[in-house]
Amino acid sequence: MAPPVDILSIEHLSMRFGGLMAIDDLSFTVRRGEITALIGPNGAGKTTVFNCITGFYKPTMGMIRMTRHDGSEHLLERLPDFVITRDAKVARTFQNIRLFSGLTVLENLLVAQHNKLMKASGYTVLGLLGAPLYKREAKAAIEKAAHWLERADLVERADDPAGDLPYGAQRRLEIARAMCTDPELLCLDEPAAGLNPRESLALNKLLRSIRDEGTSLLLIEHDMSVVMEISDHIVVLEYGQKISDGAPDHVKNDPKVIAAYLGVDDDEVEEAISEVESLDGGDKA
Ligand SMILES: Nc1ncnc2c1ncn2[C@@H]1O[C@H](COP(=O)(O)OP(=O)(O)OP(=O)(O)O)[C@@H](O)[C@H]1O
Repeated sequence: MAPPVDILSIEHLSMRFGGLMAIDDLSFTVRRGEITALIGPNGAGKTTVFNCITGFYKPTMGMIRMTRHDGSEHLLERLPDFVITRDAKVARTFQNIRLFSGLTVLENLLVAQHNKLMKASGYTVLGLLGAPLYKREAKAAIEKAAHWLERADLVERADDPAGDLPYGAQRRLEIARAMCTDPELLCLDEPAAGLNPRESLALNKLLRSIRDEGTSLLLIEHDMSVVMEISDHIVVLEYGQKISDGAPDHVKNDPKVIAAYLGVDDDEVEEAISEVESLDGGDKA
């Protein structure tokens, strides 16, 4: 039987911080095998949605249902973060890179698999030293790390401290590290931030290949060239509410989205666009 179409379903999600409603009755779905982008102006609530999905925040209201490939359902709003990674198979990266900067690139990829290795050891020293299961898992962990070193184009930097890598390579390492946990859904918070155009292209290629091999992606991104290039589906937030949802071409031409990004009311969109166009023309002249 084919796996369910929706991998993540967010229903009536709200998150309140004191007097501020950061997320206000938000519903959307992420389809399996697609790249979904969550976009919107600064402060729209994108990272808060990620923090609710990955267990960093407990939402004030609403439901976040992850449906795995085997049909099992996990209500993420009820689970602690480590269970969300381990059992629901959701992994994430952060807006500000969070690597173990003193460990080597390879060590970062092995640490990501620590839980699985400890389980294989039976949590005993004897298990670590002698058990065939542990040896098998340790070999598999090294093979997986080697695979992701290659995929993220980091083989030559494997023995260097992660903190010594250029920024773009650190971003790829974060993604490789998340992939070492075998996620079915990978959530990326601004993966293209701070990348140069060449690094952005390499990132697009990596993300598309991850999608094509069966991992679904949800990404927050401000770089519209990345969003429009690789997304199958875009959800737009403004002040914690969804203002548009659909294919890139639909969202790109939606007056509500244009108004949100230009910071004007819906009925002032045309006027604002012609002003921007006349400024562009002025620049070129
Ligand atoms: N822990 C918190 N306590 C209080 N307010 C918060 C907290 N986290 C987020 N907020 C507020 O919630 C709103 C949404 O923030 P959030 O970081 O989710 O927006 P965003 O769309 O990710 O913005 P950006 O694009 O700038 O990263 C903002 O007004 C922010 O100040």
